[in-house]
Amino acid sequence: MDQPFIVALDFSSKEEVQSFLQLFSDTSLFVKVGMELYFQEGPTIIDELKQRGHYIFLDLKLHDIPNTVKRTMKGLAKLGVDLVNVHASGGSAMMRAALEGLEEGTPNGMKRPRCIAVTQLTSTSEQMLVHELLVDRTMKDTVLHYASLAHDSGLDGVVCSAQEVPLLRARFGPTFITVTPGIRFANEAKGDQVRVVTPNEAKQLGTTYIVVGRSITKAHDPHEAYERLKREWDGEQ
Ligand SMILES: O=c1ccn([C@@H]2O[C@H](COP(=O)(O)O)[C@@H](O)[C@H]2O)c(=O)[nH]1
Repeated sequence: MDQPFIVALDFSSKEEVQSFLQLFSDTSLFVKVGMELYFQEGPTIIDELKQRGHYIFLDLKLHDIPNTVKRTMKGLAKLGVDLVNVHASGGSAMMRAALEGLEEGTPNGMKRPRCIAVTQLTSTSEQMLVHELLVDRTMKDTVLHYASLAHDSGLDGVVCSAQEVPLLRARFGPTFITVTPGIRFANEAKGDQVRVVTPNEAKQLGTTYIVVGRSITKAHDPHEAYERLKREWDGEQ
């Protein structure tokens, strides 16, 4: 998991995943399985990805009462994934319950999956915060507040935009994980994302991991797009 790139496998079937991963047959990737794929293929997709040697972020963004989240995490811990998440807006009792569930469910001799909290979705704008969510604070204040709740609840890090990473680094130091979606190549369409940065900007801003979906999965040549991502991260053209 020392590679900073997480590829979002936003596909609806294991066949689509297989044909995508064939393009990377010589590489162990850090992949993200989200709701679309997991709700259609279930836990067997996790086994298949593990057997192929990929690291896995299971991005289900749990958000429910503490007891439900704890019991769900207890089950997910048995899958042997590397990273899971919750919504920080579920509150600190829910986040502590998530960790308890993971600790109880992790089989002996295995490492507990790391657990992070979504602060504000990268598709959320400051205007949406005010007018739709009725949050009367800036995006940065809100992200910092949710990150503090996650940190103080014992979580390993957060999901946010790379735009907010310097603020979080200054407060929580280098070991607090930041997982940052909303990555686009320069001049690429944002689509539904709002708080976007380029791969190299994300690195300069100090993020731990970037999550990249459509820029790779929908590219004409996904393998070349992944290579471009690595070059741009390294500051090469
Ligand atoms: O705040 C968030 C949290 C999760 N995501 C997920 O990341 C990928 C991004 O996909 P792109 O195609 O690169 O936009 C996707 O799976 C989201 O569910 C996010 O974008 N923002």
